Amino acid sequence: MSAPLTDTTSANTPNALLITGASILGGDVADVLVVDGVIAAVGEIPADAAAGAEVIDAAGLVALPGLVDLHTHLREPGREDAETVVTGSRAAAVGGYTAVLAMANTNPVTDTAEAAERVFDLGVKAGLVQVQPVGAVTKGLAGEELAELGLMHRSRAGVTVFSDDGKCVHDSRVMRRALEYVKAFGGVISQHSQDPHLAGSTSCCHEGEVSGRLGLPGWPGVAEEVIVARDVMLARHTNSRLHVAHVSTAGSVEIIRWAKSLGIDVTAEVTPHHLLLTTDLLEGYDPVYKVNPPLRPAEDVLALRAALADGTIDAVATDHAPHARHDKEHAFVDAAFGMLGLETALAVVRTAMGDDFTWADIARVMSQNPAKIAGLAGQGGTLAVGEPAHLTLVDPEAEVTVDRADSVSLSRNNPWHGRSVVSRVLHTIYNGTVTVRDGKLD
Ligand SMILES: NC(=O)N[C@@H](CC(=O)O)C(=O)O
Repeated sequence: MSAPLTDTTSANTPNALLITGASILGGDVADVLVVDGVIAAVGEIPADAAAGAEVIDAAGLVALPGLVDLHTHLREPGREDAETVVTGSRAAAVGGYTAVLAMANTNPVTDTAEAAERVFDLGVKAGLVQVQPVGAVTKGLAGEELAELGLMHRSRAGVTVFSDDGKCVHDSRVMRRALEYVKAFGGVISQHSQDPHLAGSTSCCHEGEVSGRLGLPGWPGVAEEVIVARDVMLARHTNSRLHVAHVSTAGSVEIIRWAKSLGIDVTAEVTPHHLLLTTDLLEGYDPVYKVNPPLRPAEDVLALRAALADGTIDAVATDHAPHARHDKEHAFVDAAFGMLGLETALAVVRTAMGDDFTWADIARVMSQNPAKIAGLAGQGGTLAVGEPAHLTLVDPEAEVTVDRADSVSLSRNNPWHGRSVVSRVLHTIYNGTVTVRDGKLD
C-alpha cells in the first residue's frame, strides 16, 4: 500500500516533519517528529505539537534507521560512464540508504588523502546520502606498498575503513603491516578474500558441477577460505580489526564462527545476491550473473542465511558494482564482474530471509552493525529522541516486479530484472530532509 503525503499550511514548527503511525523497527506504532534534522519526539504526537510540520502518513509502514552500505562502487573518478557520486547517491537513496562506503578501486585509486577528500566532497555536494570514502590498503591496489593510511584517516574525509576490494591483499606481510598500522587509530581492513593463485586470472565463476558442464573456467570456494583463515590468524596476532567483505562460502562462515568464538576481532558482510542467487543461473551464460565472488551452490547460500540470522555474519553489504554496457555485454568469460544492488537490497534481503528475520534484524544487519563497523556517528540509530533523522519508511507487504528500466543508476546490469520481491522502500529521510517520496527521488 502506498502512503499519500499531505502538506499542512500553518508554520508554527518550521523545518519540521511529522511521520504518523509508523511501526518503529517493526514493533510499536508511533509518530515521529523531526525538527531541524533531529528526532525531537516519538510516541503519540498531538497535531498542535506539530502544527506547520510537513506530514507523512506512514500507517502500515515500517520505520527503520536509514540503511548503511559498507560496500558501494561509485566509479567516480574514472568511470563516470558507469556511475557517478550523484547517480550512485540517487540509487542509494531510492534503496533506503542514508550512508554508503565508496570503494577505492576508482581511477585514480583512492590511496591518498587528497583522493579521499575529493570523493568525500563530491558526496557532500550531491547531498543525498553520507558518502564515506574507503581508502586503498596499498598504493594503486598493487598489493605491495601501504597507501597513505594515516593521512587518509586524518584528512577531512576521516577514513576508517581500508580495502583493496576487487583485489586481495594477498601478501601476508603487507596484510600484517596494514592491520598493525590501522590499529593505532581504530581503523579496520576490509579484505576481498581471494587467493590469486588458486583463483587464477582467467576464471569467471564458481568451480563445480555447473562450471564443468558449461565449460567455463571456475575457481573453488577454498580460494576464499584460505585467505579468511590466514587473515583471522593475522588479526589475532596483531590484535587488530579485520572485516571480511562479501563472504560467499559455508567454509568461510565456519572459520569466522570459530574466530569469533575465540574473541578474535573479526566482522563479516554478505551481499543480497549471495543470499538468493545460485550458480545454476549460469546455465544461460548471461553475463549479468557474473560477479566476484561468484554465485555459489545452494548449500553455501543456506549457510550464509543461517550465519546472518545467528550473527556470525554481521552485515549485509550490496557490493553495488555498476558497469557500462560495453564492459558487461560480452561472452560470459570476457564480461566484467559485478551487479547492481543498492536499489533492490532491502527487498532482496526480506525476500531471501523471510518473516522469521524480523525488521529489527534487518535494521541490525543493514544499518546498525554497518554503522558500527565503519564508525559512522549518527548513522545506524534506533529512532530515539536526539538522534539525527536518518530514516527509511518501508511498505512491508508490497510485491514488486523489478524492472531494470526503473533504475536510477547509470548502469543496467541488474540481475533482479523481472523477478518478484517483497517489500518496498517508499520514503527516505536523510538528515531530516526527504530524499525519496513514494519511491521516487524528491
Ligand atoms: N564485485 C564485483 O564483481 N566487481 C567489483 C570488484 C570485484 O570485487 O571484483 C567491481 O568493482 O566491479
